[in-house]
Amino acid sequence: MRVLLAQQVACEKSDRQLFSNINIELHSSQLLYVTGENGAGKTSLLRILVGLSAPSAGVVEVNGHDIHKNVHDASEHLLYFGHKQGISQLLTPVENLKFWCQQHGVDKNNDAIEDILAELGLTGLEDIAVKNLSAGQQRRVALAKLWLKTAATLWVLDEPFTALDVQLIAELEAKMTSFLNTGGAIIITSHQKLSIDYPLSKLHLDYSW
Ligand SMILES: Nc1ncnc2c1ncn2[C@@H]1O[C@H](COP(=O)(O)OP(=O)(O)OP(=O)(O)O)[C@@H](O)[C@H]1O
Repeated sequence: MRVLLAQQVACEKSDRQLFSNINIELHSSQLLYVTGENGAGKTSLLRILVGLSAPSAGVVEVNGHDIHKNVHDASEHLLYFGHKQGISQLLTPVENLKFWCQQHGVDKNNDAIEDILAELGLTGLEDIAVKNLSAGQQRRVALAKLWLKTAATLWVLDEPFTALDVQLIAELEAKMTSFLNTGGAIIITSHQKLSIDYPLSKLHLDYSW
């Protein structure tokens, strides 16, 4: 099944062309690794693919819907994990994830959320404001979304390994492999070499400024 189609996508920032003619066709169980040096446009591309930014040219379809015209339907089975963690510093991990589930139509109760937090090594920290957690622990809270949105067909992950310790990197890689093996598709950027044992295709963005 085709999960994402990007055709002739281009991006301009400050009147300069960052990239153009990007074409991507991604199907179930496929992994796309977007590479490029700092400033090459990886985050800009991913934000366009998930509908957070408009391209200067081109079209993006996710699960058969134009993401820039029908973001609701297109993003129903999409999970984007960006640089900004999307969690409130003032809320606890459980409150944060409960709120996120409500906003994203994910039906999970507090027990299920606590089970996932435990799986991510956050037992005992469920009811502490996120601002009091370490950087890596905060990242774990944000990553719990991957465990929660079980109906997702596409993960778009921007530098997901940042601030994670070795053990969680391994757990996330295992989670990615399992997602791919069960029909999920992933687009990922990472400055860290991917050590996931799964066939991947690469899209390299040249730094052209
Ligand atoms: N809103 C903006 N206005 C102007 N320029 C921008 C804007 N957002 C990004 N840029 C520029 O676009 C270029 C690409 O940025 P982007 O964040 O997409 O790069 P990246 O490949 O993800 O980099 P990194 O590896 O450092 O995360 C950079 O030179 C950046 O300064």
